[in-house]
Amino acid sequence: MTPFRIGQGYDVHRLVEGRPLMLGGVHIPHDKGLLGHSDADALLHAITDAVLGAAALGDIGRHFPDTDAAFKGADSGVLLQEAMRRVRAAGWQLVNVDSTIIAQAPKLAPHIDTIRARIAALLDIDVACVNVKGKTNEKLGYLGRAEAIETQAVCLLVPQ
Ligand SMILES: Nc1ccn([C@@H]2O[C@H](COP(=O)(O)O)[C@@H](O)[C@H]2O)c(=O)n1
Ligand SMILES: C[C@@]1(CO)OP(=O)(O)OP(=O)(O)OC[C@H]1O
Repeated sequence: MTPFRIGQGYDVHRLVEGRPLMLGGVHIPHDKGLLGHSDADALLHAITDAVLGAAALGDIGRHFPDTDAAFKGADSGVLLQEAMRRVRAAGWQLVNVDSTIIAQAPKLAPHIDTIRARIAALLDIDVACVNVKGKTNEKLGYLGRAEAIETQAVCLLVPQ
């Protein structure tokens, strides 16, 4: 087995009224939430794709299809934990995760450490190995008009 593997993940979900905003397994108070088949936690989806990608295990939609009623309203934390179980079963151990949330609003800085702690718990790694960054889109395009939130994540795996 190669000594290490990197993974990358991306997600975007539309912001709509009448949905709770979930990011990194944490409810963020806001007047809109993300639309999706699951709880639409775009940050956990990007991290899920990063860990699956590093292990060459495909993507979130292959493991948890949005055509399957079992995942309607699903807790994305449960999906991430199951993805990590499959990554570990393939012989890999997670070293660290870095991520970015591109959100014109709300202000994420007050929530970043809560999100990091939640992700670390879901992944069963030290919080010092999880980083989450917030960015606006400088009011440009659909992200800048706060029509959606985009997320990006990278991770490192090593053999167990
Ligand atoms: N939703 C957000 C976006 C950004 N931040 C914080 O503001 C800093 C500057 O963001 P720019 O997009 O103007 O570069 C950024 O580094 C974050 O610390 C935030 O808290 N919530
Ligand atoms: C998580 C899943 C499954 O409920 O649905 P969504 O919440 O729509 O999320 P998306 O990032 O579009 O794709 C993954 C899906 O399989």
